[in-house]
Amino acid sequence: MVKEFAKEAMAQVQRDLQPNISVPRLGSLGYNVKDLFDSGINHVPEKFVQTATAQEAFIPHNVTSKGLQIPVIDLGGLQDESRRGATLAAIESACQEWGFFQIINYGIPPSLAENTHKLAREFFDLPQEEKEALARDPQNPVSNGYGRQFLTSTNSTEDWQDLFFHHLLPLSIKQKDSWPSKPAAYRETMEEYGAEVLKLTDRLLDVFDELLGLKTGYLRESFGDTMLNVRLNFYAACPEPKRVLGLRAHSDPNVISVLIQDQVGGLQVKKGNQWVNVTPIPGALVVNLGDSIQIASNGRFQSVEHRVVTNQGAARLSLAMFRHPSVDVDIGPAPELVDASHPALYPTISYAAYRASFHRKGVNGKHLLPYAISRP
Ligand SMILES: O=C(O)CCC(=O)C(=O)O
Ligand SMILES: [Fe+2]
Repeated sequence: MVKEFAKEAMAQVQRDLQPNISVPRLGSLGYNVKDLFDSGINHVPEKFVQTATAQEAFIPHNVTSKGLQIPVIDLGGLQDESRRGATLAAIESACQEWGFFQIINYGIPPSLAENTHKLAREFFDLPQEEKEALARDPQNPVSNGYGRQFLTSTNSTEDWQDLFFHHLLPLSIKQKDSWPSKPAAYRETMEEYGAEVLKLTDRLLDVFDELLGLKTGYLRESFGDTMLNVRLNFYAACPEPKRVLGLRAHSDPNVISVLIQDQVGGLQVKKGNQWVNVTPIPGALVVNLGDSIQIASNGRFQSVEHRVVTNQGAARLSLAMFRHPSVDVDIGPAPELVDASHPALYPTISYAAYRASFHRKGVNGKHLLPYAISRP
């Protein structure tokens, strides 16, 4: 299967090649978007080409949508009595209206986030053989390692993205030996950054408790022992950005995701029927809520569909860290948020089952919640 795929991609690449451009190294994975772009192709192989309808919904990575902007929140305001109320209100509105916000003054040294991103970016510049020495098991959707195509759906079109995925918590699945060993500082820096993200998300969950009228610690406790993992998303520049997606539309299944993006841009969030670019802000982190929070909050907070578009000029690397519930817990609406006038909008189901459906049934370019819950 993989071999046939590789042969087909190779044939397409050869058709696309300009005279005098050498054939990219395709490796045992079949191919990767970095080498495809570096080979100088003018057209993307068919496997990546979106349907005509999907192509009509393309919005370039660098336009600002009229009047629409993901909220930017100064978390420093939570420590300042005079600004606390306004900061809480801004977080509440972002969680209700967008499911996404950017944060500044978030209590992690921006240099640590920047350095973690830089080391992750350097990994993708290693020779292909070195990256593939850490290849993930393509049959196991949650295995650590380098690879392609994390999200699946009935649409078999491929995303214009190479990736590295690995766990940080729980320790039983961390497998630090499978993390990038080059650049040399990667593992230690990622651990340090991961510990900070854990603290940051603890703080945000406590704020969400307060906003939802839940007792402090409710969300953290109800989600059990945290599972924390990271995906390094490498989007090569692309000769035909209008015809592909860097990452298909999806919502995250987990509790909360914290993203370091660079200054290239390409992340888009769905607001009503419109795709809105998340304009990069130096030093800011992007936070988005996952389906587990939408479920726990009984729909008061939103987990919103997002996608990534590519561009012709520059490669982009994003580092997405995902805080999940434990696979041992059930997720469901908080009992305090369910009453006669607010019936439970979602059944209580095991997170293991919910997450498995994310990987098994795929995302199909639409919000996972109704999909997963209508077919538990
Ligand atoms: O690359 C991005 O900006 C978004 C990545 C993302 O949505 C994800 O990894 O789930
Ligand atoms: Fe995502």
